[in-house]
Amino acid sequence: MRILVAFGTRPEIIKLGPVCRELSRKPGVELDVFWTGQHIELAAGLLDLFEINVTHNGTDIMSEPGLAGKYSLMCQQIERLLKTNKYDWVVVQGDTATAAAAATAGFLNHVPVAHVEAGLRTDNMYSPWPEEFNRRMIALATTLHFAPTKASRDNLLAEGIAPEKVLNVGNTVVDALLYTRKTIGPNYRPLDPEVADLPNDKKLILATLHRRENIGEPIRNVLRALGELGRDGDKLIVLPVHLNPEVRATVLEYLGDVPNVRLLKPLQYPDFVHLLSRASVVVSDSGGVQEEAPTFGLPILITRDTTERPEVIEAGFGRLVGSDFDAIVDGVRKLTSSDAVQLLHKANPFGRGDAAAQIAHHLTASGEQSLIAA
Ligand SMILES: CC(=O)N[C@@H]1[C@@H](OP(=O)(O)OP(=O)(O)OC[C@H]2O[C@@H](n3ccc(=O)[nH]c3=O)[C@H](O)[C@@H]2O)O[C@H](CO)[C@@H](O)[C@@H]1O
Repeated sequence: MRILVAFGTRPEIIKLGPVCRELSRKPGVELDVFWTGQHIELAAGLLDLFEINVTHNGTDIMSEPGLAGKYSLMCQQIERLLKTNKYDWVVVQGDTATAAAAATAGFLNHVPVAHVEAGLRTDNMYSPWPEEFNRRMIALATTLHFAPTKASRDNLLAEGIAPEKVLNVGNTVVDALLYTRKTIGPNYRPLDPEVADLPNDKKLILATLHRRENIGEPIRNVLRALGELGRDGDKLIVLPVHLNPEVRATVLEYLGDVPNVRLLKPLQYPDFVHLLSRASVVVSDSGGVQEEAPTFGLPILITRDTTERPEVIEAGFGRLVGSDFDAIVDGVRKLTSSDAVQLLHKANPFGRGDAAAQIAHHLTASGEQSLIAA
């Protein structure tokens, strides 16, 4: 059996890393991996961490200016692979251009598509744009939908997809996190010296901010709130700053000179996992981080007005705070009011960490082949 996995961005590599590991250990599976080369700086170390062997690199994709041009280059390059080799599955994750292009190429070449983290919806085609469009388009091209939660499975069933094609397996981000925590071990020495040198006598508030819709006034309000918390004295605000130049400039303007705030370069994933395991509270607009916080029992203030991951709120880990200064400042102060870190002992809505094993099992189980004809 031959399987092609396609990815582009850092979060895709993190979420497909465990799937690649499981597939490459299955006897009789030949695994090919196509990478667009996106997020090269952010992907550093991830391929090694998950022992992913990229067999096919995309060419000239990132230098193509338009989004439609990028889609078309990716479609062409993936189609070439599909015509050269006989694949049993094309595996994609999430809602990126890479995932949409690979799913389209698979569908048009009659190669069944498996979609990891299927069924997330905001029901607003323009928010997030173009991800909501990509999610829906990928669903149309997909044979086997790996939903991370019951709610995402329900979204797909409501769109008329046959129940036997939608499997709720949990989110592979949990597998990635648990695997990485185990790999780095309790005595981990961070790769980034600035992380290694962080003082450990304060309550650590880990923040990330990068979403397009927050750029401008919303991000300024969030940064003002983080600055206010930095002045409390008992907290250490740690913010790995995204590479987006607009985000960087605004962060430096508001937090460049605030006590107890450490601005770091984007962290390699093991360093980020290390900080998550030390944190008291997370403040973030990231999708992946919303799923990671519950895995470590951490409360998270979500600096967005909406989330396509409502489970994090329903399970009692997360709260939407938008860019509301008071909600962020009061929220963090309340969550850090006691001396010890207050971890939440609730069930993780994103699964147990066996999603990748389940996905590999279903992709290689002969029974699933009957779905392809259906
Ligand atoms: C619209 C939407 O919902 N879009 C999502 C968004 O994904 P996201 O919001 O999860 O993206 P990020 O926040 O960039 O990544 C998070 C991961 O990165 C790790 N991390 C973080 C900081 C750091 O310094 N070092 C790290 O290693 C961290 O542990 C975590 O696992 O974009 C993707 C396509 O780009 C989409 O597919 C995805 O739906």
